[in-house]
Amino acid sequence: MLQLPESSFCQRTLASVEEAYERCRAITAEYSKTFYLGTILMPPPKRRAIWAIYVWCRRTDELVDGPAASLTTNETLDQWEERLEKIFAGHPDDDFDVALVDTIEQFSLDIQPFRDMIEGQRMDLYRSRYETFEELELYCYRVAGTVGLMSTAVMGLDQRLQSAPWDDPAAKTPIDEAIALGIANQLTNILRDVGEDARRGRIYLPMEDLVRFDYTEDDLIKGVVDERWKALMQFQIERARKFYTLAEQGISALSEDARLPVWSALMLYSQILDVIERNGYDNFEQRAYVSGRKKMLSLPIAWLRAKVL
Ligand SMILES: CC(C)=CCC/C(C)=C/CC/C(C)=C/CC/C(C)=C/[C@@H]1[C@@H](COP(=O)(O)OP(=O)(O)O)[C@]1(C)CC/C=C(\C)CC/C=C(\C)CCC=C(C)C
Ligand SMILES: Nc1ncnc2c1ncn2[C@@H]1O[C@H](COP(=O)(O)OP(=O)(O)OP(=O)(O)O)[C@@H](O)[C@H]1O
Ligand SMILES: [Mn+2]
Repeated sequence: MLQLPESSFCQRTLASVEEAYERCRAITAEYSKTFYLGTILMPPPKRRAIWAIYVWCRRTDELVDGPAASLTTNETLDQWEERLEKIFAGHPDDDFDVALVDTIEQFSLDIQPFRDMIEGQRMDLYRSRYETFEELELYCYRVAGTVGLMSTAVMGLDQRLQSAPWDDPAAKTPIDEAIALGIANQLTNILRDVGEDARRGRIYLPMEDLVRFDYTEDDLIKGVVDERWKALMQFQIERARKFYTLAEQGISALSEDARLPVWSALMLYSQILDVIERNGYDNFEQRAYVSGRKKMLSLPIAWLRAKVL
């Protein structure tokens, strides 16, 4: 499903909008338990819009990270960007695009975060090291902070913040907080997958941090878990948690029906950090994983937070 479309000479009938959303739902359910659960807690029009966005993001990510990634070049991403422009002009190329075209119309989405995500994936093509956290933060904004912006446009704002006609919705939008949740998730993802990524020659941990904790690239590739590594991991986990804390402060500005979904996704994803700690920071041998039962147990707490915070 995730490859580029067939040649545009081959004209086929596209799915109906309903069918297109159903296909996006199925992909989201198959690929991400956490985000799918979040969307199930949303009202149907928002839920299906997030599925359409999810599929576009997943396909963009697969271009540089999936099984056919070795075939992806800068030109492939240029073509993907041209196709994005077509989608925003209302011209879908395949069934998944049909859903996104509808979502863009229904929620007046802005194209810029989508372009920025492609730029982020481009970084993965030519970069495999980050010197400073500032550089890594830009990468995280592009591949994940952008998802926060796209999702916020769908979820909408609390009506109480729009009490007067002259109130400017843009001024009240929790932009930094939405980006912060994307960055927090991405940092978590980087820590969870650190061993797997290093084996593929990719190091997302900033080089300046490795130096600071006297841990080397070679140690990372060998998967050395010692006091230096534990201290380095504690530092990274603290940093990710600061982004979660900032994000939490923006949730009450979201529309009421979006707060439980976002609290749930935030709590479930951030628990990966707790699991890394519990695993004694051995993210090389043990995959930090939150069980389905644990996910369910978090829901009442997420519900309470959505109500009172
Ligand atoms: C519940 C909800 C609203 C979810 C949004 C769902 C959505 C559209 C997700 C798209 C995710 C995606 C495929 C992004 C492509 C780039 C990428 C892979 C980023 C990483 C995701 C990792 O997910 P996963 O664990 O499945 O990774 P693996 O491939 O399995 O390794 C990311 C970690 C980024 C995800 C970022 C977000 C979901 C943004 C969250 C922010 C908000 C919903 C904004 C909330 C608003 C405020 C004010 C706090
Ligand atoms: N059907 C699938 N085909 C190919 N890859 C998949 C499929 N489903 C999941 N994956 C990938 O397999 C890996 C393992 O998934 P993971 O352990 O992250 O669970 P998950 O279902 O994504 O749950 P969560 O949302 O909590 O991360 C991920 O990199 C994911 O992108
Ligand atoms: Mn996953």
